[in-house]
Amino acid sequence: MSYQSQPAIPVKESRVTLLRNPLLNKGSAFSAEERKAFQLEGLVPAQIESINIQAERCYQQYKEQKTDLDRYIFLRALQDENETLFFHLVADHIADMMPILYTPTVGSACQNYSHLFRKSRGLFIAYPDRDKIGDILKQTEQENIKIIVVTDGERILGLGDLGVGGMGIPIGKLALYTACGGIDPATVLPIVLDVGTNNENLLNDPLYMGWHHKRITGDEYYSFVDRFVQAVMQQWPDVFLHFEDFAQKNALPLLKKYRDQYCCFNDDIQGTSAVALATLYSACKTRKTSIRDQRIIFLGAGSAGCGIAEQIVSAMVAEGLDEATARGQVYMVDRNGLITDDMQDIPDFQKKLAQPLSKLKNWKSQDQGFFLLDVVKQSKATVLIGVSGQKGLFTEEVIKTLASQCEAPFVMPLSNPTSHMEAIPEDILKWTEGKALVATGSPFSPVVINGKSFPIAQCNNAYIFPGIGLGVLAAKATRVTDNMMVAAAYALADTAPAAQNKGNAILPSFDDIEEVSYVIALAVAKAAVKDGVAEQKDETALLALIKGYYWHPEYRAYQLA
Ligand SMILES: NC(=O)C1=CN([C@@H]2O[C@H](COP(=O)(O)OP(=O)(O)OC[C@H]3O[C@@H](n4cnc5c(N)ncnc54)[C@H](O)[C@@H]3O)[C@@H](O)[C@H]2O)C=CC1
Ligand SMILES: CC(=O)C(=O)O
Ligand SMILES: [Mg+2]
Repeated sequence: MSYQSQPAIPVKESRVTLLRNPLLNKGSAFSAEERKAFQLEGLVPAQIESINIQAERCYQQYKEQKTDLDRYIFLRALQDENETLFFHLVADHIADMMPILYTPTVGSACQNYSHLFRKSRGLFIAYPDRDKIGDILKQTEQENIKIIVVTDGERILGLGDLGVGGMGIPIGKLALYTACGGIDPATVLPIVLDVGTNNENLLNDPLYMGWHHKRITGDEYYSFVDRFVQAVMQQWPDVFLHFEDFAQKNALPLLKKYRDQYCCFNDDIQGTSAVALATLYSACKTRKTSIRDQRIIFLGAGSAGCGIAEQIVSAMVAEGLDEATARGQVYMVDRNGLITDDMQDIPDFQKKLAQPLSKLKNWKSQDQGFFLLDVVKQSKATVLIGVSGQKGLFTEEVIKTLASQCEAPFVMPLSNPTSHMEAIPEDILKWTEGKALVATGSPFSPVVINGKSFPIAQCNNAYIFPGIGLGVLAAKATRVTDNMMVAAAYALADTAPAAQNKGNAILPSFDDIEEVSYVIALAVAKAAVKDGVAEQKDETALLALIKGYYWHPEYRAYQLA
């Protein structure tokens, strides 16, 4: 059934009010009948256009933009003007536009948020308004909110504390929920919890738009977040609450506090660990080995690093290793070097990943503790994962040492944006003479060495959270369980060309993301049913729900409400 032949949607707005509503606006695509019924005559040019013609004009304008940031500003303005057209355009050019709407360009957009600001999108809940959170939630004109992405702006990508500038991230993530996971944009809401900022540049900037105050912390912070969560759940009890880019000290505690009470998820911990597991699994398959046979070094033992590490330990155990052996094959290197069991002041989530010092008696180090190069030299690692948010730490010496001890190392500099990566693919492939398999957090074109092209997988949670959201909402899951994450990971790996003997790419193309999201959503929904957090339904029924839930960016006919 074409979109125009679906039943007309009742709409109350008319005239400029209708044109100013980005969720309803069709601009020059309003039909003659609609122009009459909604009093739009004279407010739009005479020619009645199709969405394809409108999108073609927008694409021409997009191509005329000079910088990536200009392209971002252009796309965001279009989103604020006409969401259907925006998502139609994005759907036609998804692989091209992802690096603009998301990492790396969204990082610059967040850094410059208060300077680039044109129009508000989403909700800003500032600490001084803590007694009015319920009222602020009611400010949104959207009644039927199904997904909220919330940040407090303290750890935006690898860029640190950007205060309310972090709003770019919930906006970007939600754009991907729609573009890649078919979530109706009328049902999504980006939120920033403005608890101040410790970024002196922002505090001293008269144009900074957030609360000019140092971050509140401790009990005050947790009780503020709690007021927010309670107010959200009261307003929209079946919402899927997605936490994004919280600082390490808060990310896991908040997830632990809420994950068994509500349908919520931390993308940096859970989404990232699922996509990393998928990528590693797929890489191992192409190399005819298995995860249990890898020795893995992490640089950065934070939310993402420890989340991925725990997921990999579980995968190794599922592949037959005992837990102690699995943990012995995973090395976490943070600022103070390798995490070992004699370290007193490390957070709880790092403790289980500490290496027993007794096993390292024969290890040598240049300094106090074992740093990355020491660990690379002595662990016989096969995989190196960077989640430190620090540029250039995978030096030529580190990579060459890794490659000298291992036939085909797998190197994953996952930190975002590109300016904060541990190494760039071209260098890694050059230093390893094309032996390394490379996956990055931000997107890269294939690297050509001696005429041979090496595809670079983008190991980013963007592959997985849209499909997870789709599965959770379509199946009406009430919680996000670990099994749902593991199911999402293996489902993603199964969609890779390498898994289907259709090439050597270890992750699918974003051009195929709708199909990929169906596969992930189905796996998530089935796991939710199995875990008893969604109503019992068979696979056919779940797939029908998922496909029915998927929103496509096409205009529907309107009738006066
Ligand atoms: N590709 C993807 O899908 C994702 C990528 N990331 C990226 O991973 C990075 C880290 O994110 P989180 O783990 O959430 O942050 P985090 O702040 O929790 O962890 C970063 C860790 O790196 C450590 N670190 C800093 N400097 C270091 C150094 N010189 N040597 C060793 N360790 C050092 C910190 O002490 C901290 O423990 C960010 O750049 C983020 O953009 C995060 C989530 C998803
Ligand atoms: C991709 C992502 O979530 C991050 O870099 O924080
Ligand atoms: Mg993130």
